Amino acid sequence: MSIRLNCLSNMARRLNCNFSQWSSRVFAAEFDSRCDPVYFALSAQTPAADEKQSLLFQKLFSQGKAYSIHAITDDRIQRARSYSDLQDKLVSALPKSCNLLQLIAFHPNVNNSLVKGFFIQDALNNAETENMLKDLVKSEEFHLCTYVSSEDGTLWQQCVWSQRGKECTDVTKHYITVAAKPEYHPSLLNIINTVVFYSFEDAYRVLQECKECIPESKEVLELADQCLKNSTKGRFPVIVIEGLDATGKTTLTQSLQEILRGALLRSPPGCLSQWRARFDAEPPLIRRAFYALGNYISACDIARESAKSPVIVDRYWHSTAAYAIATEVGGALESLPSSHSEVYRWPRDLLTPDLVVLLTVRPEERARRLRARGVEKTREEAELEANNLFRQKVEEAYRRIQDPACVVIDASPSKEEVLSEVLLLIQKHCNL
Ligand SMILES: Nc1ncnc2c1ncn2[C@@H]1O[C@H](COP(=O)(O)OP(=O)(O)OP(=O)(O)O)[C@@H](O)[C@H]1O
Ligand SMILES: Nc1ccn([C@H]2C[C@H](O)[C@@H](COP(=O)(O)O)O2)c(=O)n1
Repeated sequence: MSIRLNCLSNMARRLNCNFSQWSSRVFAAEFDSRCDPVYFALSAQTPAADEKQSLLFQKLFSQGKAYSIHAITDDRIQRARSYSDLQDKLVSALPKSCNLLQLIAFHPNVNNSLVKGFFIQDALNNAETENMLKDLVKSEEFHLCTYVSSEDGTLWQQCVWSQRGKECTDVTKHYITVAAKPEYHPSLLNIINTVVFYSFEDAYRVLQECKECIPESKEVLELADQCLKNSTKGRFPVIVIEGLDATGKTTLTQSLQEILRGALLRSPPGCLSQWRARFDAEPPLIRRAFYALGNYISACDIARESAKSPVIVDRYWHSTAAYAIATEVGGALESLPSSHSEVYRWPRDLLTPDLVVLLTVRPEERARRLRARGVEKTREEAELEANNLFRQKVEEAYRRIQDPACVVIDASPSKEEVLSEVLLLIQKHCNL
């Protein structure tokens, strides 16, 4: 069974690329964040009517009508914010009969070629859905395509509305065909400088570009301006404690501060607290740049304090990178970039600690601690279940970050046992 698609030339023009570039993209529709997406491509040729093609057809277009929609603008800040707004609008306005999937378009192996959008399946072919989507396109920089069956009932074609309500006049038709699963998960194409930043300048630039739409950026930038870009560590050791929530970081860092008579710092630093919620509400590009700058601001404090005493730091670069990578990379644990990937490298201009300890806790023990902290049992269990894969991915990303790599310790035993194990590590690594 073959599937047909009309042209995407208007969208391609809008993206400053010609149609041949756009049509060589692969699309990935994500049905379940734990599984591989469904990959498809555009073709001028009738695809072979084989089993794979038939499965693709059933998955994407088995009944009703389908749509794809992308935010299109060359401005990366506006594109990221439009995508988030679009998601909110679709979630709240689409009829209940619709299924909303993430849809990404990319050139295999081409960095930064990824465009994020949505694929909407409307089993009931509801007129309301189409009207709502067309309205969105009228007012915003979105590009909308519909996928419908052709006259013989087996083919599907795509009609295109360009941005601001202009209907597409170019009716060149393209088939939808099965595309091979790429070697790497496509989200890896856009990680560097989109969700993980490897220099002060790269993170700083993002917030500079946000000054108009997020006025708070100016204040964060002023704080960043005050910090020395290449903070140099003092003669005392710097020990970072990392780990997922409720693994005992606060408990351990406080004990270490007392015993070592050191300074206790955290990233993001206290001076950014007032803006944290504001940036947490922004899309990953902006949120992650905020946390990245937070590390550089903390690094200034670390440099200053480590000239006077040992420094204990509650979260630092490992947290920023591990959470960003785990959130961005969809699919199973295996989708994470391989251990030797450059995404796990340390930023060249960020103060390097002497020791990074990663606290890990068995899931049952973590659940017990959350309960003791007063989290309602049913909510906590639901959260554990939903986030289990995410937590595994964050922890695995922590373990893969290099130079410095973290030393992993099992923090499930008692507070006293964990503390003495970490003190031994500090003696060994930091000559204390
Ligand atoms: N080794 C331990 N054994 C038993 N309970 C512990 C241990 N360490 C910490 N706890 C308890 O577990 C809970 C979570 O600890 P803590 O607040 O130190 O974790 P955290 O990693 O800082 O969490 P978050 O990142 O969510 O702030 C607290 O109630 C604390 O008393
Ligand atoms: N240096 C840091 C510290 C924190 N984050 C992000 C990662 C998580 O989304 C969240 C966890 O912080 P907590 O809730 O434990 O205060 O903050 C980061 O990216 N970099």
